Amino acid sequence: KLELPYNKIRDLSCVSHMPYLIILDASHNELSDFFGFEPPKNLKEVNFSHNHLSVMKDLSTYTSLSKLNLDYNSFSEIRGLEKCSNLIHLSIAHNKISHISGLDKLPLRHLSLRGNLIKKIENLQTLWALQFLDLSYNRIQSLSGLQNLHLLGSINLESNLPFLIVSAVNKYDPPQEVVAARDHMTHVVFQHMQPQVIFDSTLPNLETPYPILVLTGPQACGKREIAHKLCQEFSHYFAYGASHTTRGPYFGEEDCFDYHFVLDEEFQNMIHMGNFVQTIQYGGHWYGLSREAIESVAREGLACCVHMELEGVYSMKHSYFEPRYILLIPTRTDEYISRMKARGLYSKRQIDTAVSRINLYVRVNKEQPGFFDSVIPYNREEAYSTLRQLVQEYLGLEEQGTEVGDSTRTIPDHTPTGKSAPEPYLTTPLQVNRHQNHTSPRPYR
Ligand SMILES: Nc1ncnc2c1ncn2[C@@H]1O[C@H](COP(=O)(O)OP(=O)(O)OP(=O)(O)O)[C@@H](O)[C@H]1O
Repeated sequence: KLELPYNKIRDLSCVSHMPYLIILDASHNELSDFFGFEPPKNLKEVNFSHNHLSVMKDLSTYTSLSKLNLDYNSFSEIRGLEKCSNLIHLSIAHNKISHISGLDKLPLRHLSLRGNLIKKIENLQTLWALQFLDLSYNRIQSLSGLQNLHLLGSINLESNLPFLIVSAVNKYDPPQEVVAARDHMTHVVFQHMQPQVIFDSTLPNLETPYPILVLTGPQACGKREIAHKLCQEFSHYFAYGASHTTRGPYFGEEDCFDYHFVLDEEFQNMIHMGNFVQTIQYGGHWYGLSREAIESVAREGLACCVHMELEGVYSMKHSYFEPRYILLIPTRTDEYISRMKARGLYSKRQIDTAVSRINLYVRVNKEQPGFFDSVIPYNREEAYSTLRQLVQEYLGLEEQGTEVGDSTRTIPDHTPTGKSAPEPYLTTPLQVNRHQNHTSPRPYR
């Protein structure tokens, strides 16, 4: 080992007489000749930082070299390293490098190009072993070029251009709108790869989209219970659209009634078969509303009632469905927490997450008026009756004096077996009402 830092050395030819040298520290000197000596056979580590070096030369005879520090010199190009088949640590920070090149297929694990003039991430795809990459203090504007670096665990992009910060956020911590747009795009693409059919929910008139009621709000705020209750009471108008999920059933939950409980593999297959309208990941599990869940309700001539988290709403809003969105929002956090605790299903972390999401819903409602068609403060006694009232008004039941839940009430039979009418929905009160009101404000508001 030879340590010569902080001198005024300009000539290192003496190293030619040290064939067994393994480590050389010649940092903070006045060297301008790059490796100006005969190569010691086993030279592994070299530190030439803080010198006056400007041109890299062929290092093919330095095959043992594993660590090379060239920080604070004047290099403008990386070259001569092609044969350094043991080089795992390379630092060329604070030089004048404008292009990343000359690193093909090196076994580098650590690469620092901090403080150079680099504008583009390029030629890194063959660095299969790369784990740490420092590209801070450059002029990079895009994140493309980082593909295929499967082992990369740490990347520093500090102090590049502001655009990069935006795209980094979009890539690694994307806003909900971006996630939803991506989700929607995925399902549209996979769906288009399937044979195209006319769906039962496709109505002949563009003015009358298929009616869907979406109950949204934070987990366990009561929306599922309310959705079931509504479908039971208004069974002539609504049926429950069960989502698919990869989480296991809780005690008392029924497959196909509460959810379609599936394994992760099946869920992924369904995505690739274009089966979903929207999907989200929540609490480490996948949830998705399948096209078939909607169609099976549509075939009955009924409107579909579903529940979902905010991310699902964002995604649904990209689809061509035009649901009514009702937000159920807990008003008393203490009660909400107690209810979650009483269920005995959730960890403290899950409860904290759910509670923290209340504000998310409140904020969206405040910042985007009209995002939800209606907001119902959730309180166990009153929430259902408020929703019931809204639905009745919407269906025009009060005006018509129709008895809700009266199973003897005559409605057109649109089931596949009941052949009475070729155009489902158009004559159900739900549809008539929407049809009549399509130019006026939505009745839920
Ligand atoms: N297809 C979907 N898209 C988006 N969110 C969904 C979907 N299906 C279910 N969710 C939502 O995912 C969250 C977690 O659902 P899960 O059924 O596991 O929770 P839960 O503890 O039973 O609470 P909840 O009573 O609200 O259903 C709930 O807020 C639920 O509404």
